[in-house]
Formats: sequence, C-alpha cells, structure tokens
Amino acid sequence: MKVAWAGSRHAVEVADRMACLVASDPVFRKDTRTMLSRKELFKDTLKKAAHAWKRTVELHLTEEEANLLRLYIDQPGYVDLHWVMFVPAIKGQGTEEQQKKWLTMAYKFQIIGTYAQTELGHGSNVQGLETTATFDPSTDEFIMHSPTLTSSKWWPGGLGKTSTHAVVYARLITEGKDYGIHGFIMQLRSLDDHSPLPGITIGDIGGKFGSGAYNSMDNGVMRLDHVRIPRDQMLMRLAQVTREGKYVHSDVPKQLLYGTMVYVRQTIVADASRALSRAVCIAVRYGAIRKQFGSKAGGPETQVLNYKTQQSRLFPFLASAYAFRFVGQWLKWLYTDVTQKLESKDFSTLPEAHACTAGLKSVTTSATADAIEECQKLCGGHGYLNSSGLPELFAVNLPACTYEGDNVVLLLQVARFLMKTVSQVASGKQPVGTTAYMGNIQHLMQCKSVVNTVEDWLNPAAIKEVFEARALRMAVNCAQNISKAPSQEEGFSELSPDLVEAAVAHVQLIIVTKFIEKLQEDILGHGVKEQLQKLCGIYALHLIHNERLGKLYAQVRPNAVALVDAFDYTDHYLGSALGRYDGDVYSALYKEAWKDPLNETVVPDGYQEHLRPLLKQQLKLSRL
Ligand SMILES: CCCCCCCC/C=C\CCCCCCCCCCCCC/C=C/C(=O)SCCNC(=O)CCNC(=O)[C@H](O)C(C)(C)COP(=O)(O)OP(=O)(O)OC[C@H]1O[C@@H](n2cnc3c(N)ncnc32)[C@H](O)[C@@H]1OP(=O)(O)O
Ligand SMILES: Cc1cc2nc3c(=O)[nH]c(=O)nc-3n(C[C@H](O)[C@H](O)[C@H](O)COP(=O)(O)OP(=O)(O)OC[C@H]3O[C@@H](n4cnc5c(N)ncnc54)[C@H](O)[C@@H]3O)c2cc1C
Repeated sequence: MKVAWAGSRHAVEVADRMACLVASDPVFRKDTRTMLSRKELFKDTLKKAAHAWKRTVELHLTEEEANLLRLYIDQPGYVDLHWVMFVPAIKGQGTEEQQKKWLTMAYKFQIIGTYAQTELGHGSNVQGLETTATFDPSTDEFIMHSPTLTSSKWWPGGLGKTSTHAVVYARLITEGKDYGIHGFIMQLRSLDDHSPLPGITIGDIGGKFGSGAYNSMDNGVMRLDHVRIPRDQMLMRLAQVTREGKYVHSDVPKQLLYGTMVYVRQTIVADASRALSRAVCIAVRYGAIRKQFGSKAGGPETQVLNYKTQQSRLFPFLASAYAFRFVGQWLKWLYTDVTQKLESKDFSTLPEAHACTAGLKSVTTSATADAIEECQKLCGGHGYLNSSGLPELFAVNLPACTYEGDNVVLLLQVARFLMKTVSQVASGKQPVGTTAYMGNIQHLMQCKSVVNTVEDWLNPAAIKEVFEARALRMAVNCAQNISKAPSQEEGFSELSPDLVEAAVAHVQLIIVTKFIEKLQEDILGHGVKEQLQKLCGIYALHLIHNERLGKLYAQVRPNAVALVDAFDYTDHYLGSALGRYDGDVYSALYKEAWKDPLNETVVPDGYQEHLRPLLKQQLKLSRL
C-alpha cells in the first residue's frame, strides 16, 4: 500500500530518506513551535531555511529530494514563494534572455523572490488591480506606482521581511493607453544591507489565524512611490513594449499571464491530500488506542474506532485521502502534458487545464479543511490540544481555500467552462478529455441507476454512470435556466449557487473516475487492490448517500491502522502526541504538557501583581 500511495518503490525510498534526514536533525525540531513568539518563529524559519539550503548544496540533492526536504520540514516560509511562484512566473512569462539573467541568480539564492499580485482592495478580481507601470520613453523606464491605499500590495508571502525581488503585477500604461495587467520584475531591497530601495515602503501584514502555523511566513504589504525600473524588467513573453513605447502582442494567448496560478493550483491538490492524510492518520491511530465504555456485562472497554458512528464520520476521510492522492498524481501528469503542448504552440488544452486545476484545488482544499476540523472532534478533548498536531494542521491548511483563488470564485470558473461545453455539445461539437462524457447526452439524461446493493457500488461502470448522469443533468439544468434569463450575464449571476453545485458534481466525477482508472492499473501486493476498491466505493457512495455504507466500513475497519501507516509518516512529520506510531499516547501527552512556558515556574508570573492582591482582598472582605 505504501507503494500505491507514493506512486513507486523509488518514491517510497526517497521520501523515507528525506523524512529521516529531517527528523534526525535538531535544527528541524518543531515540537515547541506553537509556544514561540511571532519574532522567534520567524527567526526559526530563517534558520531552518538557511540550514535546509546548506544541506541541499552539501548533499547535492536533486529537485525531487529538495522538495521532499522542504515538505518534511513542514514550516511555511519565503522559500515556498521563491520556488513555487517567483521562479515559475519568470519561466512562464519571461523571454529566454530574461530567464537566463534572473533564473541564474534565483537558482543560486543570490536573490530571493516573491509573487506580488494581490492588493489591499482586490485579490480575486485580477483585472481590477490598481498598481500602475507607466512607460517613460525619455528614460526607457517604467514608473511603478501605488496610486491609492487600496493599491498597496497585500499578502505576498516573503514580501514582508525577506524577499529581495518580486514579480509585481501592475497595469501597463504606454502612449497614454491602459493595456491591463502585466508582470514586472522589481528589486525591492538592497543586496548589501537588505534595506528597502528608495520609494518602496514595505512591511509585514500582521499575525494570522492560530499559533505557530502560517505565522512563520512574512506575508507583506508594499507601497510604491514612482519607483523606476528598466524597460527590460517587464516580463515580455506575452507582450512587449518597444523602445519607442509601442505595445506589441505575442502570438501566445493572454491567459498565460495566469499560468503560474495554474501551476500552483495543481501542486495544492497534492498538498491537500497530504494534509488530509495526516489528520486521518492521527484520528485513526488514536481511535485504536482510545477506549471508552465497556459492554453492560462488564467486558473490556471499547476502542472508539469500533463505534459505527466514529467509522461513518472517519472512513469517508480515509477514502478521500486516497482519492485526492490519486487525482493529484493524475493532475500532475495533465499539467506536464499541457506544458509540453504549450511549448509546441498547441494551446487547445489550456481551458481544460484551467478548469481541472481550479476545480480540483477548490474541492480538495475545502473538503480537507472541513475534515481536519472534524478529526479534531473525532479525537475528543485531546484533539483540541496543540500537542495533537491538529490545530496547527487546520490553521496551516485553512487558507488554501482562499489563496491561489477563492474556492467559490474558482468553481464559478469551472461552471463557465461547463456552460460553454454544454452549448458546444448542443451545436454538435464532440467534447473531449474530462468532459467527453457530455457527448453521451441522450443516454445520460434519461438512464436509470442499476445500483441496488453495496456490491453494485463496487462495479466501476455503475459508479461512473451515476456520477456522469448527475454532473451532466445539473449542468444542462443550469444551461437551460440561464437561457431563460434576460441576458447570459444576469442568468449566470442569478444561478451562481446552482452553478457552483454543478461544478462540484463535475469535479467529483473526475475524482471518482481517476480512482477507478487507478484500480485498472497493475497494483502489486496481497489484498492491496481489494482494499482500494473498498475505499473507492466508500468515496463514491458517501457523496451520494450514506445508507448502505456500514457493510463497507466493517470491511475496512480491520485494516484501518495499516491503511494510515501506508502514508509512511515519521512521528516528527506527523507532529502529534495522539498519532504516534507506537501508540504511547498518554505518556506523550503528559510529557508535552510540561514543555509549555506556563509550566516553567510553579507559581505563575502575575501572581504577585494580580492574583495575590485579589485573593487577599477577598480574604479581608470575608473576615469583615
Ligand atoms: C523552510 C524550509 C526550507 C527548505 C529549502 C529547501 C529547498 C526548497 C526546494 C523546493 C521548495 C518547494 C516548496 C514547496 C512548498 C509548497 C507550498 C505551497 C505553496 C502555496 C503558496 C501559496 C501562496 C499564495 C499565493 C497566491 O494566492 S497568489 C494570488 C492568487 N490569486 C488568484 O488566484 C486570483 C484569482 N483570480 C483569477 O484567477 C482571475 O481573476 C479570474 C477569477 C480567473 C477571473 O479572470 P478574468 O480575466 O477577470 O475574467 P474571466 O473573463 O473570467 O477570464 C477570462 C478568460 O481567461 C480564462 N482563464 C482564467 N484564468 C485562467 C487560467 N489560470 N488559465 C487559463 N485560462 C484562464 C477564463 O476561462 C476566460 O476564458 P474564456 O474567455 O475563454 O471563457
Ligand atoms: C495565507 C495567504 C497567502 C497568500 N499569499 C499570496 C501571495 O503570495 N501572493 C499574492 O499575490 N496573493 C496572496 N494571497 C492572496 C490571495 O490570493 C487572495 O486572498 C485570494 O485570491 C482571494 O482574494 P480576496 O482576498 O480578494 O477575496 P475576495 O474576492 O474579497 O473574497 C471575499 C468573498 O467574496 C466572494 N466573492 C468574490 N468574488 C466573487 C464572485 N465573482 N462571485 C461570488 N462570490 C465572490 C468570495 O467567495 C469570498 O467569500 C494570499 C492569501 C492568503 C490568505
């Protein structure tokens, strides 16, 4: 099962090696992270990042190994934005010459970059951004400016205190005309003493949800006061401004401006499956240790994992963790395929790639955030302690529902794509890829489900048909209702709640389909495929209705702990007293409690100042 989860034997081996490297290095300790002040936490992140880079260079780590190293260090920091957004933005939007110049420095960490798109006033509506980049032909420069308070850049990770450079998104103005949003490379801080360059006001936007968690990241605010940059720092793969100030389009679609977001959304699906699997691993292992109540006849107490209610709340998450993992692996393939096509100037699959990345990012991160919260409840009171690992896991993953596109905004993008596809089907065009099922419209609009028993749900063809019929009927229903509205725009707006549901149904169909396709591959190991078939059945059935699931849960229960052990997480990475591999939960909880700074003294700070006078006063009063 470890191989099925990781993707290959090689993947298991590399992941094990990197996880052990991190777990055995004292610099990467994280058990007291939630007790650090914001300043201490930030400094700790700088230390970990520098040490990680040192180890990366010393050990000549490959890209795959370095990525895993970062993953197991498990602490958001400026390096994420540098590697996952700054570098890909230059790769995707810069010319070859620009890539050579900037990436050479970025790859060696001679500069640290971030992705500065969102502003105080606008995040979702990228076309509404206000920062300006006005071309001055007299000096061959752009003047970068924040004309209003709301145009202040707001949120970029690493911007607050660390980044030396950024790809800044701004409205390009030349020859008096506004050409909309474009990307520009800007140096923000001195490479000598790290002070902000003239005209740049920059800082951190303040503490965020939860202790520890995303507070390790210096999300930043930045205002620009007529800062000049050379013309060649506009990213010029999509469009150029000539020396004379003429605006020239390239032959690539302008949507490639959003390409970095497509890339990151795809990686976020993998992050979601990992976060969900961690929460499930903690709740399942703990559920096998925790006992409450016994039989009336005075028998032994029951492991809480044996309660049917616990199983019906927890096992759909276990199944979802596997489902998201497999669809994430497929999405990575799809992204690579689209990128190769783009390189040979085939842009035909871009809309589908956008819909798949946006939709899957949205559905998997929302489900994951909800599931982590539920896993806290599934662990009872102990789940609410920081030492359970769950509060921080929740706080770190919750913003994934918002960053890289608010989940509802992204689902509306999927819905827009679906409405276009329905209208193309109506005009006789055969849909392809993840919407190919829509071509089977006659049958899917009328067919009746053949599913009657739990066993029927293990029949892949029956499952697929149900999900296809559901997704198509919801999409067609929306399209018909939109066509009755006075205008397409009004209809879309009026029906947006239904459109979001139709988009979710389509995305769930993709997840179910990719799970089924995974089961058609050669899967080695005794009983592995059978367990995955049950999990696939649970994933599909829990989305439709819960009635017949009990039988499947009973079949998964004996292997539940093994199914979470297959995630192959070290105790260091899991970071949970409840989810420990050895099950020694109670001594771990007890030991963790004594680490709290409140326990440094027996009598707390503040006793002399506030508690003692209060108690003495009450004593005096009672004697009167
Ligand atoms: C400490 C450890 C150290 C270790 C060191 C070791 C070394 C390290 C090595 C490796 C490190 C690796 C680290 C890994 C860590 C991983 C961590 C994960 C990181 C995550 C970090 C996240 C940080 C967050 C960043 C951000 O949030 S950036 C900002 C994101 N913003 C958004 O997403 C905005 C959302 N809005 C939009 O996308 C758009 O505005 C819109 C909603 C799509 C609307 O667009 P608009 O043009 O206004 O309108 P439309 O008319 O709807 O669209 C026009 C047209 O375009 C199509 N479209 C839209 N989007 C796209 C797209 N993306 N691609 C293609 N096409 C698109 C749309 O469909 C329309 O098409 P049609 O006209 O044909 O319909
Ligand atoms: C932790 C974190 C890290 C981030 N890192 C970065 C970064 O590195 N770089 C960067 O540039 N940005 C970053 N961001 C910003 C992020 O990309 C935006 O917050 C995100 O795109 C959402 O935009 P918004 O904040 O403007 O939300 P809003 O759009 O203001 O959303 C508010 C509400 O309005 C709803 N809404 C908005 N538009 C519509 C619509 N058309 N139809 C229906 N409902 C709608 C949303 O669903 C939501 O409920 C980060 C954000 C966070 C939380």
